[in-house]
Amino acid sequence: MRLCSPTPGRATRALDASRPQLVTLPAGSSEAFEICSLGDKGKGVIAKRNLRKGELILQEPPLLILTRDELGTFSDADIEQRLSKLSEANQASFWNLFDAQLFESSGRGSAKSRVLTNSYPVEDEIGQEAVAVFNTIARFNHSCVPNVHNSWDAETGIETICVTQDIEAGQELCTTYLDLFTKRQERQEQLSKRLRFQCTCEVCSLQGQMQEQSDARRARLSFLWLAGFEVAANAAMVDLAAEMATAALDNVLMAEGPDSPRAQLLCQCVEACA
Ligand SMILES: C[S@@+](CC[C@H](N)C(=O)[O-])C[C@H]1O[C@@H](n2cnc3c(N)ncnc32)[C@H](O)[C@@H]1O
Repeated sequence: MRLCSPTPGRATRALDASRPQLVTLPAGSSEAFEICSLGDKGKGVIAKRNLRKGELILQEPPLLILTRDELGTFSDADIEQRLSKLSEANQASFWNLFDAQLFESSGRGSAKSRVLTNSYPVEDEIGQEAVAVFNTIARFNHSCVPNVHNSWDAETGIETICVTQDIEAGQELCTTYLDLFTKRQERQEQLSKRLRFQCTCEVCSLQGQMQEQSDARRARLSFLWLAGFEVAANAAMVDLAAEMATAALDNVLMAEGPDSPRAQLLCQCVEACA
């Protein structure tokens, strides 16, 4: 969802109090989840116990970061050169990740294809758009109704995963690879083109009128909260504008933490109403 350019800067300390305690976990293991084989989906991440909305279950540094420019211009050999600077264990982890085989290649496969299959968008330390590959986070499959949320802290260079709804032990934990405020056909086209799979989540499986209603709801949601804030603010309905911005901020804090750009932007909206 593109809203407007957030001003970089850190959220107030007071916001930190609302965060669950951070726990550093060794890559690939956790008391909260395990990585299992899930048939056609390959590997995936399953909850080992009941998880509560708002829990932070993983924080992980990347194996590899490439700027968008590097990703566009680098060949397999360039990426392999970058990989050769990693520890042997991290190189092995990279080559163990799933490969959607986006390019023809022999031997152990294409490094670039593995990056495209497994990377998440981040910003590097000087604010350039980049992609990062994480050993454990790469094992989360996609859903159009994700139950966990990933977010990047450019200052610490750590990606975190937070639970966004109560989850029972045994359920799969899924992030999303897409802008969710798009129609099913568009989502399916993107997934098929970028990663060569079809999503069969409960929303993509809806039929007929139910599907049309779902598409329409998603289109409306894409601008609803900011539009609501702007309408209220323009009409000088300060209390309502504050209420809308605060409600949105609560959700973003729970899902992304106080340092996310969206939380920063919403903090400014809330402060503007104070
Ligand atoms: C980042 S990897 C996710 C982990 C991967 N399943 C593994 O075995 O390591 C992305 C790949 O997982 C598979 N995948 C992810 N979400 C899926 C879904 N909802 N349905 C089917 N396959 C999915 C696709 O093959 C996709 O290219």
